[in-house]
Amino acid sequence: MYNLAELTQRHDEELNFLIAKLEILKKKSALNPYEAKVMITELLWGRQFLMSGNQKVEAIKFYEDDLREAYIQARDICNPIENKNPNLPVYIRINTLTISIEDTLNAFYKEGWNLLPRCNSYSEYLSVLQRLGERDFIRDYHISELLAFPPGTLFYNHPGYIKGKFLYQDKGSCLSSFLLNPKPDSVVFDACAAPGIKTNHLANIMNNTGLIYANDIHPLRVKKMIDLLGLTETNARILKEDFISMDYSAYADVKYILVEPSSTYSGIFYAVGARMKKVGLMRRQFVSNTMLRSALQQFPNVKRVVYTICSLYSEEGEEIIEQVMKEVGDSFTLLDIKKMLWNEWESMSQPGNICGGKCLRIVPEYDLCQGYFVAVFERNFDVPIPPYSKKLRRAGAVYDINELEKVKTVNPRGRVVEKLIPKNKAPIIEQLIKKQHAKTIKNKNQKMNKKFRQQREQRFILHKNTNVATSSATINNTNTPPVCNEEMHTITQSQLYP
Ligand SMILES: C[S@@+](CC[C@H](N)C(=O)[O-])C[C@H]1O[C@@H](n2cnc3c(N)ncnc32)[C@H](O)[C@@H]1O
Repeated sequence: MYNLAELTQRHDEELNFLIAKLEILKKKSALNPYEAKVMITELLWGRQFLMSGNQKVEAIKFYEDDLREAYIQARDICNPIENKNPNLPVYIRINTLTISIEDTLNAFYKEGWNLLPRCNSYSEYLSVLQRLGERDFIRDYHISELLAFPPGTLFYNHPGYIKGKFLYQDKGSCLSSFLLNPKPDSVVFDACAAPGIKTNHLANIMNNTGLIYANDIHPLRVKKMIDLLGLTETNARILKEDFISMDYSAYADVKYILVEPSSTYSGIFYAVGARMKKVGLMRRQFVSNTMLRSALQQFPNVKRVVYTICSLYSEEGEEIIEQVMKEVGDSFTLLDIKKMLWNEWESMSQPGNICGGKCLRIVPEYDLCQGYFVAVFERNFDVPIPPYSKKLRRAGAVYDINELEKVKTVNPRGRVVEKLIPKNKAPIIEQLIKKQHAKTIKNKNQKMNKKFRQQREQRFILHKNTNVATSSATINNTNTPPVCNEEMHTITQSQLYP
């Protein structure tokens, strides 16, 4: 508790920035600034997750993705000097739908920036990147529309940024669209697209041809995406669907899918937050797993799927690929990303599991960009895709829907409800649930009785006081001795506690 208070105080400036930027107190009026600050601190710098709870906790959780995204800007603006030293270069990606790469380079040159020459190898590039001078910048080794500037460079007030000529986008984040590499005129589905940074990159790669379904479940974030993409992307169609349970039948023409679920963002927070607790990770793992399986198994004509996540934890990366590959078998192949990057990349997933060194596992200290994980799946059309099977999480384990059976039980309100529980554990769990509900109902009744008794006592005291007051009024008026209303007292007592 002390730690949390101390952390909250330490990050006060960033917290004020985040709360103001996202207008949290304006939109969630039930929150007071102190509660909001403590909860945001727990989410960003503390245990990194909030258990589901009351309305106030849910209000902060509603902003979880936005808070983690805006954190970088908060940190840059509130602690510019502190952040210069150990941090990564600042990357901006040219929005080639609005300006050419040449024109952008010239514009920076005119502003007094010095463009360093291209390097002959990736290792040479990394060493140049580590020693960028104060006015130096360089084009990225792999992604030609990406530029790297010295750590701590701020572009938030730059006219080019304000007009959408370039966007802040780290190299780790750019690699997924770069590797998905949709062909012009193709149909792409960006499953978790808001605020639309990667959708914009995809539209750049496709030169605004074809069609991109830009989907997100979160209404506020969809609004942000409409603002961002409305500027230039004519080939994006915005959707607001739950990617896990939507109707997929209308999207049979989709050839490319990008899946980037919500995450711990530990790839950005690697220097800041503590390791997240396992329980929170497992819940996230289940959601990401379901999304990736939906992408692979619900779109019959999909050719390539990229799964990416801003995380350093294998629970959000390698473990998911391992689980999903077992489900889809040979209908998909994992592509070797090192080869796709011309063998000029070192940080890969560890060999020895299904990922077998084929997926990107970015190490921020080495690769000088944020810690993303990326996997590329390519469809093998000779092998049919195994049908998608719905899974549910029960008591920390994941079960196929066929392994579950419906059991009738009573909820805490006393209503009969049906619950899906694992078949092999049904009799034990059924008993447990019954006992638990019996206990809950008993506790609830006890609480109700106590509350009811208290209310009645209060009414009794009020009643008694009124009588005493009436009696004294009588004394004053008539000068008769005070009447001790013993009779009334006894009657009320006995009525109350028969
Ligand atoms: C890491 S962010 C995506 C960032 C985005 N790809 C970009 O580059 O701008 C994850 C997004 O997934 C969305 N999301 C979470 N669960 C979802 C679901 N079931 N269906 C669709 N979108 C979901 C969240 O609202 C959030 O905007």
